[in-house]
Amino acid sequence: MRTQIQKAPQILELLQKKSVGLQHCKPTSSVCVLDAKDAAPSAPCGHTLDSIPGPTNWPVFGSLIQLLFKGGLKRQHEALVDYHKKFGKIFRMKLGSFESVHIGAPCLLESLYRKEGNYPQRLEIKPWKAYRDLRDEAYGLLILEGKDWQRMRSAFQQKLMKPTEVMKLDGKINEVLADFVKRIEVVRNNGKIKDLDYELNKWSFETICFVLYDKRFGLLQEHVNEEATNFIAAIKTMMSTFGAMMVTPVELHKSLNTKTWQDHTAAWDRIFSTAKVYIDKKLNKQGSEKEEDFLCDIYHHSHLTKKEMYAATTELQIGGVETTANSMLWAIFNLSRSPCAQGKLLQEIRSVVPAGQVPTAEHIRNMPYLKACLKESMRLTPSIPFTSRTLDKETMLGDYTLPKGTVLVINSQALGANEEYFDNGKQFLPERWLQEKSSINPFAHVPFGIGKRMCIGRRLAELQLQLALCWLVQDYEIVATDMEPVEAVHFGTLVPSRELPVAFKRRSGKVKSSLFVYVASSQVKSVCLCSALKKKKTEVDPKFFRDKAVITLQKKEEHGLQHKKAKQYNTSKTKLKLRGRNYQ
Ligand code: HEM
Repeated sequence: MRTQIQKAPQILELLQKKSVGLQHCKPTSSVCVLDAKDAAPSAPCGHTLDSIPGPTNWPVFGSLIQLLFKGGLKRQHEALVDYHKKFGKIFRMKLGSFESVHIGAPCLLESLYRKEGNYPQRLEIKPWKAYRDLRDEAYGLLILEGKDWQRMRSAFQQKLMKPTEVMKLDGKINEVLADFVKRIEVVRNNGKIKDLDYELNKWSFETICFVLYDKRFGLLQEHVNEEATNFIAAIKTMMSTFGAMMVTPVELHKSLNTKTWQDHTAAWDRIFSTAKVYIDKKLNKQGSEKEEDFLCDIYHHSHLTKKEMYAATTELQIGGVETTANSMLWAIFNLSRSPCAQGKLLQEIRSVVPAGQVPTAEHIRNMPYLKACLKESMRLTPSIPFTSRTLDKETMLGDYTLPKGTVLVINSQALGANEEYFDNGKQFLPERWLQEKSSINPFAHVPFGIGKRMCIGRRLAELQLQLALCWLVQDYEIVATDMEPVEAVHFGTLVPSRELPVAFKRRSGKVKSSLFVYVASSQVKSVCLCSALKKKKTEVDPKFFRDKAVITLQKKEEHGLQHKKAKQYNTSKTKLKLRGRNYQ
């Protein structure tokens, strides 16, 4: 589901559905001192926008031609890192008529963060807005502004940003992961997985849909159903068509009824119509049922209309797929090139997660090395290299006074790659995050953005990635199949320039974990399992057990599996056929 957008950076930021936990940061410095090359030589305490240094600004094209010479939009992240090296912590650039100011220093980010108003804005995604206006649909978090944005943000904030709430989602995340590792076994060929990127996108899509709609789309099955494929295809089309309408006026596309506009609207139509079916199913629940559901809970505790719920949910889904899949892809790559870190990670997993058990959110709390590995991976190879802000008032940043309306590009990739903030910055060193007296400035690591408008899916994404890494590293040694460089190219997210040179070698001496018993549905409160699982009878509350085959007891009605019958399962011996598949 890779986005095919190779347009101007502004587009990219729009896609930047992503950001961090700096909402409660204490000031790390009160003054932002820019070094010599950071200030324009003639700027007496700088000030105006015009005095900010930057690449050659040709009439009409601005720096577009220069950027094309540097490898084009696919390589723009590298060009921007170069410009930061050349011009310093702040520079100004024009692409055509679009002007932006790029900031790549923790002190400037901190200053921005402290001065941010109540309703920070990112760059507008006009094509999305045009569609919603056309069909009289609402805006979601990615495009809303002002008080309406804050109202919607508050409605989702608790469920998605409160750690204890997110921890409750580990059951669903693990259920999908159980299918994902099974899928890996099916598609693994000599340890290699063809199109790992696609497999990971299916995994993250399946997870976010399960969390939001409480529905399994079956994307990790051998035969994916048509509804799911169409849904994914529609999202892909929507993402690949809006870029063009960011660099040329959407109004023009609309009035000429261009193919791009037609495809874009048709894709949104399908996305909305599919999502609405599932959202309606949830929101129309009655009685006590509705309290136990993610969307119902938000709907009934907020003043959001159904229309707003449709828009918000759809945008959450769009924001959560590629970003997470891609971060996982890079984490796999970084671990494959760092056997030492992978060894330490395995050690930590084995010491925290008892043999034969599935990792849970509770386990993750005691896994600092795992968290450090992910942080380090997102520093070195972020999924979203930059995000944006449109200043809603005149703002002083460093030595410069920037007028209202200035578009800022916050470059998290340039920060992560800067040796000034990260020693041996090119190396994958999770240990740097674990030092007692860490000198890392929190504003130097912003893969999820900053402040009030940071990524709302951050905690969910982190838990998904942490659990996924546990599952994978427990079962497999991730090995590099060659040591040639793998470059990152920009297609909305940063993706590897070639198929990742990694292979998954099954670890030996481990309990074969083909049996995974999962009970999480509200309809199956508990099941007694006569167990090879352990001794006599084991009460299975919404928890996990792992032995030698896989059963997914999501809804007993769905599988025709009665409570009584389940009681008799000796999971290590019984051949089980559920969802039409054989296990064991
Ligand atoms: C590793 C995975 C992810 C990364 C790297 C990421 C990154 C980002 C970034 C950089 C922003 C912009 C923040 C800013 O402007 O300060 C953002 C915003 C957003 N992200 Fe994520 N994201 C990830 C996962 C998710 C997930 C799983 C969801 C959905 C549950 C999600 C939903 C959103 C939404 C709705 C916004 C807009 C928030 C707002 O404007 O209030 N993201 N994300």
